[in-house]
This record gives sequence, structure tokens and C-alpha cells, in this order.
Amino acid sequence: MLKLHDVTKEFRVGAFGGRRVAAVKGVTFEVVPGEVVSLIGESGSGKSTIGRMILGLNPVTSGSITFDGLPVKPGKEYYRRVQGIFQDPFSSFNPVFKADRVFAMIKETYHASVPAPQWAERVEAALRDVRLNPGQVLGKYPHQLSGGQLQRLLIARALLLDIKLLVADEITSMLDASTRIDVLNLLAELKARGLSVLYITHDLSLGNYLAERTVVLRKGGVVEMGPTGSVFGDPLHPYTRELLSAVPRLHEPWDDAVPVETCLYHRKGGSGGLYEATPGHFVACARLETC
Ligand SMILES: Nc1ncnc2c1ncn2[C@@H]1O[C@H](COP(=O)(O)OP(=O)(O)OP(=O)(O)O)[C@@H](O)[C@H]1O
Repeated sequence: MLKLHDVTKEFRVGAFGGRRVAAVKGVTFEVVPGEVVSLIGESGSGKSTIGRMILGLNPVTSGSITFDGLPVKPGKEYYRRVQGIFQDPFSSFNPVFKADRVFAMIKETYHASVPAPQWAERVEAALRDVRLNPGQVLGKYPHQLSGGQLQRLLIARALLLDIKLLVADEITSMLDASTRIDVLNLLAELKARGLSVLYITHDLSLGNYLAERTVVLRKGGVVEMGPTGSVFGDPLHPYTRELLSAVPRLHEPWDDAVPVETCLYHRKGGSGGLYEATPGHFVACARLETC
């Protein structure tokens, strides 16, 4: 369904845009229908840039992104099938309008012919699906609602569009622990209905909770990807191991330096420079930058 093939993104930075920064380097992976894939990596590894390219908010520099075989084409038809939700739910709402105006906009754009009473019923059903009480959220301004309620409103909006893929970029990082689990469970329910989710996070435990497959990014490139159980249970790349071993050591400072090891996967070939260690479990050379 969603396919990224050798995707690279460079930004022009510095005076007059004279310098180029490669934010994403040769990334290849796919998301199939009804699957949750988590895209994991530390800050600056290129996760959001990938999400924005999938949503057509940034063009790719090279490579291709296709959805159902067609290139990403921002516009009404594309956003009927693919939607994004971001870290800060407040940024998705205009503070001077009531929060549920997002539903009116969906109706105007996609469901103009649906009679108002029928539309109101659909909105209420979508709100109940995301475990919101319509009476408590409809008619309120964004500042009168919590972050968790606003994220759920955005998920309800996606349900009304009957989308196929949700790009969820750090959507739980501003929520408290219990609301976070509620929203994750909600995503799991959506998955059970056949929706695909690209779940972007720097939090490994959240990715582990939800995703069938995990893609680990470092400095813009994929260093490891595969079934979540394999990547978490048998991490092959030193960076993945470092990420995993850092989880319980919250009291210790983060060590940015990935231990340099013998290059186990050097020139073994494979998709996008990755070596297929076990079926579906891919890993990059541990010294990719030098070898
Ligand atoms: N518009 C831009 N112009 C120049 N550089 C950018 C731009 N957007 C992102 N970058 C750079 O691209 C790299 C990847 O950024 P990105 O936001 O994708 O990382 P991330 O993994 O999502 O980080 P975080 O978890 O902190 O959101 C960073 O070095 C960032 O500074």
C-alpha cells in the first residue's frame, strides 16, 4: 500500500541556502494494509521528515513514495485516504474557532451532499468510537479541551474520512501516562478495523506496544528493520542495542557514541544496502559511514 523506495531528502541551509543537509538517506520500507509500523529513532534522525514527505508536505529530493501504486499527490483525493496527526494537537486547531469546526470542514470538502441530521449522527458515532462524550466536546474552543481530547477529535475526524493510512507523529508524547495508553489502545482498535498506521516515536516501549514491524532510523538512514519481536528480541545493530539498553537506565546520561564493532554485515548486499539476517529482519552495516 505505502511504499518508500530509496527516499532521500536534502534541505538547503545556511546563507542563501548554499549548504545542503541530508535529513533522510536512501530509506526503503513499506506499510501494508492493516499494519502498524513504528518508525523509531532519536531526535533529528529524520522521522518527521519522512512523515511529512508521506503526507506531501515536503517533496522528496530523490527516490519515490507511492500509495496504492500512485505517487504522493497532495490534494483532496489523497487526503481522503491518508491523514497525519502530530505531536502538538493544539497546533492543528485554529484557536478562534470551536474545535469541532474540523468536522464541518470535512463535511464541506468531502460529504457536502449528506443531510445535516445524518451528518450530526455520523459525527456523534465517530466521537463515541474514540471514547469522547459528544456533549462534553462539541461547541468547545480548543483551549477548553485537554490535549488527549483534541488528539481524539483528530482521530475521529480521520474516521469520518474513512482513511486507509494514519501517519501518527509523536502523537502521545504530550499526553500523561494514562491518556497515552488510552490513545494507543484506540490506535490498536483502528488497526483491528483494517487501518494502517505509521507510528513515529522516539519511545521504544510505545512502538513495541503497538507495532507489528519496526524501522530503526539513525542519522537519516535505516539501520535495522523487521518484525518488532525480532528487532526488540534480537537486535542486530549496535545502535538498536544501544537504544534498547538505554531504556531502563533513565538515571544515566545518554551515550551518543555507538560502540564500534566489527562490521558483520559489510558488503553482504540486500535491499537498500541492508542485509537480511533472518526472513524479514534487515540490518545495516554497523560501520556504514566508514565502510
Ligand atoms: N525545513 C528544514 N530545513 C532544514 N533542516 C531541516 C528542516 N526540517 C528538518 N531539518 C533537519 O533534518 C534533520 C531531521 O529532522 P526531523 O525533524 O525529521 O527529525 P526527527 O527524527 O523527527 O526529530 P524529533 O524527534 O526531534 O522531531 C534534522 O537535522 C533537522 O534539523
